[in-house]
Amino acid sequence: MRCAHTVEQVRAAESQLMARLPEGALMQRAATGLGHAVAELLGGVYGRRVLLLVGSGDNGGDALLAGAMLARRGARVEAWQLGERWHDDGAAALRAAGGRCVTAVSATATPAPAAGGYDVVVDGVTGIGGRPGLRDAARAALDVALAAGTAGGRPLVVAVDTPSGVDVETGELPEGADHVRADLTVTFGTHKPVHLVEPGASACGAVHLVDLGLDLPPAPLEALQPGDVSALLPRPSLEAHKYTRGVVGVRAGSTTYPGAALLSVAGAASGLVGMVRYVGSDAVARTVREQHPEVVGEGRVQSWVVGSGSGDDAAQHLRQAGSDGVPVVVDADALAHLEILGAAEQRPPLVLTPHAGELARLLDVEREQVEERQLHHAREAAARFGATVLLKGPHTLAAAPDGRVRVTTTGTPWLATAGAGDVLGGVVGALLAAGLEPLDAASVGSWLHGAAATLAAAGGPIVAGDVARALPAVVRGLPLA
Ligand SMILES: NC(=O)C1=CN([C@@H]2O[C@H](COP(=O)(O)OP(=O)(O)OC[C@H]3O[C@@H](n4cnc5c(N)ncnc54)[C@H](OP(=O)(O)O)[C@@H]3O)[C@@H](O)[C@H]2O)[C@@H](O)CC1
Ligand SMILES: Nc1ncnc2c1ncn2[C@@H]1O[C@H](COP(=O)(O)OP(=O)(O)O)[C@@H](O)[C@H]1O
Ligand SMILES: [K+]
Repeated sequence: MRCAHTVEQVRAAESQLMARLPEGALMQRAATGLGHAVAELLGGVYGRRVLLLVGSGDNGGDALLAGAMLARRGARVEAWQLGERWHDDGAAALRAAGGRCVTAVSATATPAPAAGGYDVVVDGVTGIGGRPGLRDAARAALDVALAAGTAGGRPLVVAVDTPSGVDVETGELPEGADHVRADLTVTFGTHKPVHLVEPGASACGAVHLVDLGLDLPPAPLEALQPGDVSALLPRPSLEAHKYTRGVVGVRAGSTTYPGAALLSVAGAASGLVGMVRYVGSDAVARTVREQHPEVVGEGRVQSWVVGSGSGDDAAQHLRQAGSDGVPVVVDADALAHLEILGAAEQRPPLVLTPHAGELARLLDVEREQVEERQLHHAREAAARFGATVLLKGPHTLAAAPDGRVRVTTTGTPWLATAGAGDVLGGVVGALLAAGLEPLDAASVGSWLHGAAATLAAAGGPIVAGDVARALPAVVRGLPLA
């Protein structure tokens, strides 16, 4: 499991460990990891040109000590002091290693870049102690630095712990203010939410974790890894028969949108359960059975998938599915009719699968607000509706009503294609029917769906049906549990 902890949790774990280690040992561990990561990114050290942007806190200290290490190995390292103070031991180490320190850099006194420019700019302005946004001195220095690549282009940017200016706890970007965009972020001890949650995650670039040996509590935010998915995935036992594996019912599609029925069924019928039932108009049901001969009609189910392309029938289908008492995936058109299910305590377990626009309507806010504050809105909806909420997008979030959140790191932008969400609803419904609890079903389903999209796309375009067809291969390729 990849875990992201809060700043408070990180600070508590760090101070516990620091009490047992010699002074400065933890920062040296962080700086050594950072130095190695920069060296690897540059494909060598000797003769490379490195600019450190250094703020007033320990984040700057990490940058200075890593810079000293690179300078000792032959890099040409320069550090710009952006705050009123900086980490004195770090600056002394850099000077002793032959690095150049430029003090008192301000918005009106930004140094001229070194002749020949820089291969890499290391952002040590702020880490977990930073407030969102960049101050003028940092913004001006960054502008100058980004225009000073060695080959006339932009230098690479490595963020220390977090890209400065982003909101570390939420992954939100500062409103109307600047922040660093990194090619690589080297973080320490554990991930922070910004490394996983969009839009901040995109500002981190690739993320490299340096282990510090921290003793950490359970994380409020997690990202499943292949081994986790494999361990959670329901697999048929030797004694299994189709009913013990679970039956999922699909109430999706309509005569206007028959394709949604086909795609929801395709997701549900990718082999994760013993049986799929389809309930809809005769004409659509016939089309479904032509393409999926294994699908049967109405009967007992262990979960329902409702709403994709249901149009005007969505409310009626949701009422009928909800009256069964089994978990329900509520997608698309059905999301507008949640009140039909009665008070929260009377409802069956629900997984709501909105994209940002649908969640905005549910919460009566603008789509942009959801996109800017994804973690906040997913958590708020989960608490308000007493349901697991799968907020779909580039880094889909699965939020449980108890506050736990999982983020999906599989997938590809090629997945942004009509009907992909219908397939996802079917997959999540199948996992619910197979016995997973809602947060596991939502997060495992989303992980498999993203991985199937990446496999099917192989760097090129796909349609929604390709995702469903690639699912069995993804399951087959999981590491053994
Ligand atoms: N603790 C540990 O054991 C370890 C910690 N480690 C490292 O320490 C980092 C945390 O260090 P930290 O606590 O010193 O905070 P940090 O992020 O450097 O910022 C501090 C100061 O910046 C300023 N500032 C604030 N906002 C700003 C803005 N928008 N723009 C510009 N400046 C701004 C503000 O100071 P002010 O100027 O307001 O006085 C604030 O006090 C952590 O991320 C990791 O890299 C590793 O070495 C591993 C061991
Ligand atoms: N930029 C993106 N990168 C990766 N995945 C994306 C991106 N945009 C959308 N997706 C994924 O594509 C799917 C789209 O679903 P949805 O919005 O419901 O579309 P539809 O209603 O057409 O099926 C979701 O699984 C979502 O997470
Ligand atoms: K930083």
